[in-house]
Amino acid sequence: MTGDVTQLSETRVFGGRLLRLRHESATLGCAMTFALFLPPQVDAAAGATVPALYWLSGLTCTDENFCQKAGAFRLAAELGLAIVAPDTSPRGEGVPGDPDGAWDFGLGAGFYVDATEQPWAAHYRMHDYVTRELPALVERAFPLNDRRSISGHSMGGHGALVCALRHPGFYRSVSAFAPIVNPAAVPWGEKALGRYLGPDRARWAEWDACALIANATERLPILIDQGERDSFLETQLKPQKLVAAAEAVGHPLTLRMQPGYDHSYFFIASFIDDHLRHHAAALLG
Ligand SMILES: N[C@@H](CCC(=O)N[C@@H](CSC=O)C(=O)NCC(=O)O)C(=O)O
Repeated sequence: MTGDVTQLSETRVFGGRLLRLRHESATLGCAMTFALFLPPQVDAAAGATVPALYWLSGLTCTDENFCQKAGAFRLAAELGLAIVAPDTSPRGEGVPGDPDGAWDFGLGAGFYVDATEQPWAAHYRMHDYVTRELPALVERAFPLNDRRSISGHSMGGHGALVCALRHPGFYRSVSAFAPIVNPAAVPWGEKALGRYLGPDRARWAEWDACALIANATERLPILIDQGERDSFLETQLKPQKLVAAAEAVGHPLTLRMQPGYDHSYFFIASFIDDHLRHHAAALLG
């Protein structure tokens, strides 16, 4: 127990420690589990603190998918980066899910927005959770400093882009794997935003990277990797739309199309080191 956080497990990995933690989230109105990787540097010297990369996972994930499949901890340990990996939605008794039990909405599919419509608004406030409550909690209870970066995959890639674009100065760097860049105009996003935010599409733009980038007050460079054999590429992801929106306003963006790669964590594991180095350059430089 650390303050208001309960430790579920601790696992040594590459000289660091992977903690699984649980707390009562006031923002989400339910108990939330998240993962925190602490690199060996925090135990090497009294009072040492490290910066953190926030990782936002995609549809159907929990805090565990990234930890078990991304292969990020060897280099994070070497670089001295903490990693914070939250769940992808509120959960538990009283938290409504998709009425039809679908996997692309509701439980495991919070889309990192703050819902305004009932019955979702009481719990589905994942944006507020990952940008305010969770950083405040981990920076208070663990040896993390206030240097933060953010990345994510698919729905979580959308979340990472939106968090960075909506909070200038809060993150030192941003990246994404196969992000949903224009949720207001693709089926996954239309379903989620229509339910969480209601039918007024003008309000969806506040949660859409292609729209937000036009008026961004901070031109934080964006790194995106995208598999060319991703089965969701043409229907849900469409990264070229963000490239066009970025070019229109001179926002620095690097899109790397990766031949042969799909949407899976094998793809993420193949390029996670590049993203860790991208973030380390901003966090440790
Ligand atoms: N269950 C679905 C596939 C769902 C899926 O592909 N989820 C991805 C994220 S997709 C966008 O947000 C994911 O990360 N899955 C977890 C994993 O460990 O791979 C189906 O049956 O098609």
